[in-house]
Amino acid sequence: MPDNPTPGNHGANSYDVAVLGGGSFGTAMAKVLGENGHVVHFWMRDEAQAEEIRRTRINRRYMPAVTLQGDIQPTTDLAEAVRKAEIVLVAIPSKAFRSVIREHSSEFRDGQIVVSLTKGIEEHGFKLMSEILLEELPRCRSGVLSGPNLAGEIVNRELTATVIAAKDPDVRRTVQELLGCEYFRVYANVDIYGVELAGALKNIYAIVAGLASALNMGENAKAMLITRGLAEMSRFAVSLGANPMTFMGLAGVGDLIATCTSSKSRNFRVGYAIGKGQKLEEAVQELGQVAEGIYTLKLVREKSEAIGIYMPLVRGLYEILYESASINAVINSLMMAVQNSDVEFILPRTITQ
Ligand SMILES: NC(=O)C1=CN([C@@H]2O[C@H](COP(=O)(O)OP(=O)(O)OC[C@H]3O[C@@H](n4cnc5c(N)ncnc54)[C@H](O)[C@@H]3O)[C@@H](O)[C@H]2O)C=CC1
Ligand SMILES: O=C(CO)COP(=O)(O)O
Repeated sequence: MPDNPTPGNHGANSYDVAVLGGGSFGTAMAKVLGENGHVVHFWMRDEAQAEEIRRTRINRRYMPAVTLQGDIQPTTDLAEAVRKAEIVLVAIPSKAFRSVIREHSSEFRDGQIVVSLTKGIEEHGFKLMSEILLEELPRCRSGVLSGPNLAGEIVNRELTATVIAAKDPDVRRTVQELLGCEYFRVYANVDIYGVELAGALKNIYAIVAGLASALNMGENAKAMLITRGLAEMSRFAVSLGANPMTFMGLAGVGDLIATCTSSKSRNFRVGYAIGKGQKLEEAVQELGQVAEGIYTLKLVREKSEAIGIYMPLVRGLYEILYESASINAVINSLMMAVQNSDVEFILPRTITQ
């Protein structure tokens, strides 16, 4: 950070922070920031929601049992939130991420820190949120935050760790200082693309794990799915330039474990509902919150086929969700596929497709 950040310097460790997005994760991060003594300009679209939070300190729609502490200022004026902020955290679903940032791009200042919390991919052009930030806010300093961070646990101050990925060491340090506290730890990485892809891709495997759970699969099967999911997502990400070692970290295997083993994950819950026989549309409607994996699945399937990366779990899940394939037929075909390398960074896969 500059010696005298503008506007507003609240002493050694207190910043003005804008949190964009009034859903579960925006609320969770606003809560951590408020408790850490920062001033939070908490932006959401809906004035009734903002007014209710101002009055009750509760985001009833997304976190009904949680009271927000500290200087949290709900607002529907995004321009003002960004103008007042030294650092901006963006927790807007991937479908709306670019349009919200673009509409207000002139409000962001040169050098301002902007961090994406979003775990998704843009539909057109397969862009990640960090790429959107670079395109829309080229003069800001950007980063991405990703890791095993179930919002419902963070708001209960349950012990959690995450990863800030940024090229600029000052961005990494600032975010560690902003968010770190007795229940929340922030580790650093420079592999922005790997951290971000890991967060987006794991949503697909959380759906697979939910499905497996609905089918009462055993622990061996669950472990196989998680581990082969890891092999598949790292194969894909590395082919796009990510560092394979990132997948050994919190944003990779860490987030995969959290979401593939817990019904607190919305993606897991969508998979579970489908495994119990619900239609995708019904499952999503019932959820009432974003499950990025259902969109990411389509984009990754298309991209992996275009660049020739073998992703049998992606292909199988796509057939179940979007082509009405029988779950048993897909499982059978996965189990009967050619038996290949375990860790292909040690023993390369035998190419069979
Ligand atoms: N909830 C969690 O545990 C975590 C979520 N994330 C990521 O954070 C992102 C946001 O997810 P959640 O907050 O959980 O979703 P959510 O479904 O709880 O809330 C979504 C929020 O986005 C807002 N929104 C939707 N379209 C908008 C638009 N066009 N303009 C402005 N706001 C809009 C909604 O009004 C709502 O406030 C997702 O990419 C998710 O993967 C990341 C880590 C953990
Ligand atoms: O990314 C998450 C936890 O790390 C949240 O996962 P869901 O979006 O599936 O709830």
